[in-house]
Amino acid sequence: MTILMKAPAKINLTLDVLYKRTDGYHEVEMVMTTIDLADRLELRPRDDGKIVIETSASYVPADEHNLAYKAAKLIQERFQVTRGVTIAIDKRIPVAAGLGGGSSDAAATIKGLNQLWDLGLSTEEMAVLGAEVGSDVPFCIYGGTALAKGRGEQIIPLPGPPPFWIVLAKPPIGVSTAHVYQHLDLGQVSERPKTEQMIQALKRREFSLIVKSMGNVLETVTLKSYPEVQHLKQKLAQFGADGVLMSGSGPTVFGLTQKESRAQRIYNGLKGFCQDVYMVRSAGT
Ligand SMILES: C[C@](O)(CO)[C@H](O)COP(=O)(O)OP(=O)(O)OC[C@H]1O[C@@H](n2ccc(N)nc2=O)[C@H](O)[C@@H]1O
Ligand SMILES: Nc1ncnc2c1ncn2[C@@H]1O[C@H](COP(=O)(O)OP(=O)(O)OP(=O)(O)O)[C@@H](O)[C@H]1O
Repeated sequence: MTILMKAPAKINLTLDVLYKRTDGYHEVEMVMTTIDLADRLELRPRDDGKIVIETSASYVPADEHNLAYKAAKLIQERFQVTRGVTIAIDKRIPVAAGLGGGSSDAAATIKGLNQLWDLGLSTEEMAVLGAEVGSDVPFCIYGGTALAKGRGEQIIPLPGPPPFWIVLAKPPIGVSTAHVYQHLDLGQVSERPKTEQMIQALKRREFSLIVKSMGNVLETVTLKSYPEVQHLKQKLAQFGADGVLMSGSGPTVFGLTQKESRAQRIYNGLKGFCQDVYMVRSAGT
């Protein structure tokens, strides 16, 4: 039996950091939603007990550093599974971009192996396992739209937003999440995202209020280190995006609009300034 899984990217509609914890992580409050840009995973059973990663992208590790490998290894050990698996990853989500690509591959691996190895795990149990691989993995297990708290692993599902288009632009740099959190100075943060207002906006399915509630405190670090990220934000706004924000720790920025024709105009405009531009639909319902 071969299992095919879709591993979608996420964007942060809000990302607030409350304080730095004694364990080195930051206590966060963030609203994330799934978008229609996804890696494809094929999970093929092996009799030799090995975990083998095959990937189309040369810049993604094909060894034990791959988050999909880590997820499979964790499950093998935790449930004393003697069977192996080949995980073929067709990489479509930009890497080290703030879109949770590696986390989503790990989540898809956990869900796929739950089927392949007949583990009978619930969504909650898979999310708890996922948190051992990375803070964003539990959200990717649930998918949809959710509020994430703690270090990101506590998931409270939310109603999905009304449909909209997203234009993503990724400058040609990779940003380390650890580096961004390390350099965050909460004293420098003057504007916080309106998390509670975002939750209300989602409950009321009010696009204009969603746009007004967006915010990401990690922009204070990434925009300072990489002026090109700020430049792309300005371009997205200039070409007509209603809401513009950096996702996660960056460097990908995105613009939202409900009109397909406007999304196309923003996409075409951005293409002149940036090689990596995507136009996708929201998928967080
Ligand atoms: C930026 C976001 O992607 C937003 O969704 C997440 O907060 C980061 O999630 P992630 O990449 O899954 O993060 P992890 O792999 O768990 O952690 C990477 C590094 O980021 C820092 N980190 C991460 C999450 C968090 N709440 N506080 C942190 O300080 C830690 O230094 C950690 O060593
Ligand atoms: N399956 C994978 N796909 C992509 N990157 C992976 C994977 N496994 C491990 N990595 C490594 O993880 C690092 C971060 O990649 P990823 O694309 O997950 O970042 P990200 O989108 O910024 O994540 P997040 O938004 O969760 O911080 C990369 O440098 C890459 O080498």
